[in-house]
Amino acid sequence: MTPKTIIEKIWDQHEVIKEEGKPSLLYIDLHMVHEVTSPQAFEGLRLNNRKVRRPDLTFATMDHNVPTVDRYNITDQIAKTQIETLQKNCDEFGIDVVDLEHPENGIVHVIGPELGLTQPGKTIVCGDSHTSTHGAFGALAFGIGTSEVEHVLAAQSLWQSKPKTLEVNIDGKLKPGISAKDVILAIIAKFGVDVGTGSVIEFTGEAIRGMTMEERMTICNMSIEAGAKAGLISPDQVTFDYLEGREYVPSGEAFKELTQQWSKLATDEGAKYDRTVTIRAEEIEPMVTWGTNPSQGIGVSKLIPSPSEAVSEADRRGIEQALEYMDLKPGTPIQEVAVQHVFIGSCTNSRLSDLRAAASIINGRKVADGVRALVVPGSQKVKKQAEKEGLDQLFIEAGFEWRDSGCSMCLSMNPDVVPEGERCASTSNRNFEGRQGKGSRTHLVSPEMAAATALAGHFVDVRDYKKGKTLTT
Ligand SMILES: CC(C)[C@H](C(=O)O)[C@@H](O)C(=O)O
Ligand code: SF4
Repeated sequence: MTPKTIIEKIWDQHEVIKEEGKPSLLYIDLHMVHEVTSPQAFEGLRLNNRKVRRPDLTFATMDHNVPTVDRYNITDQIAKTQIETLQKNCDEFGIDVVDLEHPENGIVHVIGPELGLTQPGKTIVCGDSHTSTHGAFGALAFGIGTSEVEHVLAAQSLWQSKPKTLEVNIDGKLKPGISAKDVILAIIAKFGVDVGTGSVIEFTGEAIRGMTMEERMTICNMSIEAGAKAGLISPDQVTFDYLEGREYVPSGEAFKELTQQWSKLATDEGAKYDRTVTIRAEEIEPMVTWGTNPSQGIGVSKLIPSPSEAVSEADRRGIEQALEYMDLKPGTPIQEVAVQHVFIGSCTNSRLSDLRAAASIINGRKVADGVRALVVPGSQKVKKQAEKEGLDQLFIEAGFEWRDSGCSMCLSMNPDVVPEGERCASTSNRNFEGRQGKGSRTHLVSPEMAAATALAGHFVDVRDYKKGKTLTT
């Protein structure tokens, strides 16, 4: 048999209708739904007098609009309507929803894995671009638009053109103090925001194999920022250990059988990708973005780039515009840039290990004067577990604000907004203009870097910080 990639295996297993040169009809195993991209889809069903085909494979949560303080008191009218509409739609169409009161409520891409809904080999869709997160488990998971949400609700399937395959190989071992977030930011900085266009990425290499599931989720989460349709990682024992015992994962013999099937999904030795790119793990240092797209990032030891370093005219204009919006001067060491806000949260970096990593940096220190630092767990379960471990106390004593879960300042659809002209070190995945509020300036970093930046008041190399070097604030 010809060796196959995991991408081709999952694709082949889910093709319901296939015609040469045309999109195929793909069966969808799991459809996740949130309040922002679903209202028109349900409305479409009502207008056409249709039902949800598989309510049992459809799972809803409320996350984007949720306030992280006083969460039941939603003052924004659009937010309130979207939350109430999702509740009504789920009641009417018989879909499970983890509402605001539910102990399992949280960001869609955090709770899918946490509850074990996300499993190897599944096709998973959601009206949300960061659905790629679920690929960490060896699932083919991608974001869809609202009209496709309606299609999946009605037919549990989707028309899709077969994607190309792109291997992103992280070769060798990471240096100490380097996080998964640094790896994905370095990949996007090196290969650009469109390296993945038209492709599904498989992340491979020793560095990936050495990562926990939570780290792998951080990597796959940002595949979309590299332009890819989806990103995934072949499942292994780390994947199975993470899943065992989770609420929606079968137990006992059934679990053993599943793991045998899942093992067969991994990319075969000798399988061919359409393209392979490689980054050396030792090259990667803690990363900070300076610009307005996720590829405009540099190692923390570096200087803000100059338009004169551009590789093309378009690139030069891009650098100039980004520097202007971000109010930065070429040649400035990134470590001299001061921030007024720090956000530790989002579906990229709000899981328990992220909060632990951030808390481990505090070491008795306090958030710098003039900095407002928010910690927003990805789910209410993460929040509860963190509180059990006393992480909330560590954060609060250091001057961080400890909040309820939700998307929060990742895109500021709730009251957590960065004011115009102010700067935020953020563990989220997008640094677009206005992303965290009109005129806000976002710098993407890891949770460790975000915590160290909150304490210092400006970007620092977290590796020095851990060593207890004296820092000038
Ligand atoms: C609101 C939603 C459509 C959007 C997405 O698709 O990604 C959001 O989650 C984001 O991160 O920008
Ligand atoms: S946390 Fe941010 S990136 Fe993730 S789903 Fe919410 S808004 Fe989108």
